[in-house]
Amino acid sequence: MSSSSTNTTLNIPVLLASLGILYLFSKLWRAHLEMAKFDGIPAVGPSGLLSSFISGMRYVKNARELIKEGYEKYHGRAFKISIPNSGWMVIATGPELVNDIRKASDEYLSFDEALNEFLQIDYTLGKPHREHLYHVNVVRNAVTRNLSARYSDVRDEIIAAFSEEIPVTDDWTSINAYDTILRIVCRTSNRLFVGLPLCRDPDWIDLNIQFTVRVNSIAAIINLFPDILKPIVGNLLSPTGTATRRAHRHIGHIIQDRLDKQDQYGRDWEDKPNDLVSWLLDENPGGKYRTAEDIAMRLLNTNMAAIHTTFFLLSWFSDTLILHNDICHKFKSPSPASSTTWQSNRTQSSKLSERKSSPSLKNMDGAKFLWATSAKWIVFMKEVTRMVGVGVLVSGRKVMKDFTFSDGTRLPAGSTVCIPVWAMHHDERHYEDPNEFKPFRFSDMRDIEENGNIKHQMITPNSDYFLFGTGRHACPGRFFAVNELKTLLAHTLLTYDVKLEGFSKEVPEPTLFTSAIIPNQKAKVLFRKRIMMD
Ligand code: HEM
Repeated sequence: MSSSSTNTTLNIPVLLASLGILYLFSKLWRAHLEMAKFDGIPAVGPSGLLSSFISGMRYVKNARELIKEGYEKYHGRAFKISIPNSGWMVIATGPELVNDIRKASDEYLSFDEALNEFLQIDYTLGKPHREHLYHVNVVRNAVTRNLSARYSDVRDEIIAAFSEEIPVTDDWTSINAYDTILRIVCRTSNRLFVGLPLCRDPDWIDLNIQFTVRVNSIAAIINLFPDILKPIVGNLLSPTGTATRRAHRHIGHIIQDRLDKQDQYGRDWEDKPNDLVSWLLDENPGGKYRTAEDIAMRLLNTNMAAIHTTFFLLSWFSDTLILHNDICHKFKSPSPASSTTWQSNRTQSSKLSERKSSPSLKNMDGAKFLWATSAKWIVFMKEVTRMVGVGVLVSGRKVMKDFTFSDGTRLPAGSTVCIPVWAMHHDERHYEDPNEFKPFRFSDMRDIEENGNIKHQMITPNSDYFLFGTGRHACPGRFFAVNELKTLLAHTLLTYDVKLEGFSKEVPEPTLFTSAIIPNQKAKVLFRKRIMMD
C-alpha cells in the first residue's frame, strides 16, 4: 500500500514534466509550420525559430529602426518582421503593394479583425463592439457634418480649458505638458461629444483618459496568452463592467431621457441637443444595441479613438513651435491680409519677405483667430506629423483569405500586414531632404504644384502621406481632429509665450514602445502671458 502511494507521488511530477515537454514541442512544431507559410517573404533579422524569437524582443524598443532597415533593403516588396508572441508580421512597401492594401476588400484584408485582435475587443470593449460598428458611421457622417455648427462651442471650450489649466501670468509658470495637454484635449473633444457641463467633469475626463490606457494594457496582457486561455484571462481582466458603471453614473440619465423622448416624439423633437449622444441615437440599429449602457460604451470608444492621437500631435506641434521661434513670430505679428493675398506660384523668397512684412493684428481680436486658423503656413502641422507622427506602422489588416499582391507575393490567411508609415515619410523618393524639418514644405508644395491646395491638405490621404491611414478605413475623425488641432494651436500661440524647461535645443525624446511613438511624459513647458510684437 505504502509503496504504491510512493509510486503515485513520484509519477505525478514526471507526468507533469512530460506533458509540459509535449506541449512545448507541439507549440514549437506548430510555430515551425506557421513560420514555413512565410518562407517566400524575406525577413529583417534572423528567421530561425529561436533566433526570430530573440529578434521579436528587439522589436519592443527598436521597431522604428528595424522597420526602416527592412524598408530600405526590400523597397518595392513585402518583408516580414518578428513580433513578440505573435510570430511574423508582414510589411508592404512601394506604391504598388501599398495600393493593393488600399484597394483590398474587407473580405480579404480586414481592418476590423486586425483591431479586434490587437485590442481583444470581446473582453476590453464588449462583444457588441465587434458585432456592430454603427458608431464609426456616426463619426464618418454626423460628426463631420456638424463641425461648423459646433465650432464656436469647441473654440469656447478651448479658451475655458486653457484659462483654467494654464492661467495667463506675467511670470513664467512651469506646466507638466503631458497631463495638462491631455486633459485639455479630452475636455475640448467632449464639448462636441457630450456638451456642458459633463465635458468639464474631472471624473468623466479621468475615466476617458484612463479607459484608453487600460484597454491597451489589458489587451497587451491578454495577447500574451495562448488562444485557449484568452477567454479566462480576458473575462478576469475585462474593464467593461467597471467602466460602463462609471460612465453610466455620469451619462446614463441623459441617454435614458433622450431614448424616452425619441420614443415619445420620434427622431426630431424641439431642443434636441446637437451632440454625439443624439447622433448615436439617430444611427442606432435598435434591439439589444438601443440601451443606455451600449451608447455609454460607444462614447468611451469614440473618446478612445479621438483623445490620445490628437494629444500626441498637439504635443509635437507645441514642442516644435517652441523650438522654432521663427514660426512663433509669424503669430506674434500676423496679418489677415497675408493669408488671403497669397497667390499660387510665388517664389520662396517673395513669400518669405511677405511673411516678414506682416503688419500687427493686435487690435483685431475677432479676425486674428480666423486668420490664425486659416493661414496657409499652419500646414507646418503636416510637416511635424511627417517628421514624428504617432506610430511607425499604420493600416494594420488581418488577412482573412490567402491574398496575392500584384507582384505575386502571397500572404497566408491568418497573417497581419501593415504599411510602414514612418519609413515612407522619411523616404527621399517621396520627400526632398526627408530628415530635415522644413516648416513650410507643404505650404510651398501647395503653392507650386497643380492641385497642390487639395493634394497637400493634412486631411487628404495620398500616396505619400499616411498619417490617417488609407482606403475605406482611413480615419473618419480626421476632419474634426485637424480643425480642433489648428484651433488649439492658434489659441496657445495667441495667448502665451512658451518655452521648454531643460530641453533647450531639441524636441524632447519620444518614448518608443513597439510601433508607438509617445511624447515625452516628463517634459515640462514654461508658459507666460504673450508679449505682443509690433
Ligand atoms: C490627429 C488625430 C488622429 C489620428 C492621427 C488618427 C489616426 C487614425 C488611423 C491611422 C486610423 C486607421 C486607418 C487605417 O487603418 O487605414 C484611424 C481610424 C479611426 N479613427 Fe482616427 N485618428 C485621429 C483622430 C480621430 C478622432 C478625433 C476620431 C473621432 C472623432 C477618430 C475616430 C476614428 C475611428 C472611428 C476609426 C476607425 C475607422 C473604421 O473603423 O473604419 N480618430 N484613425
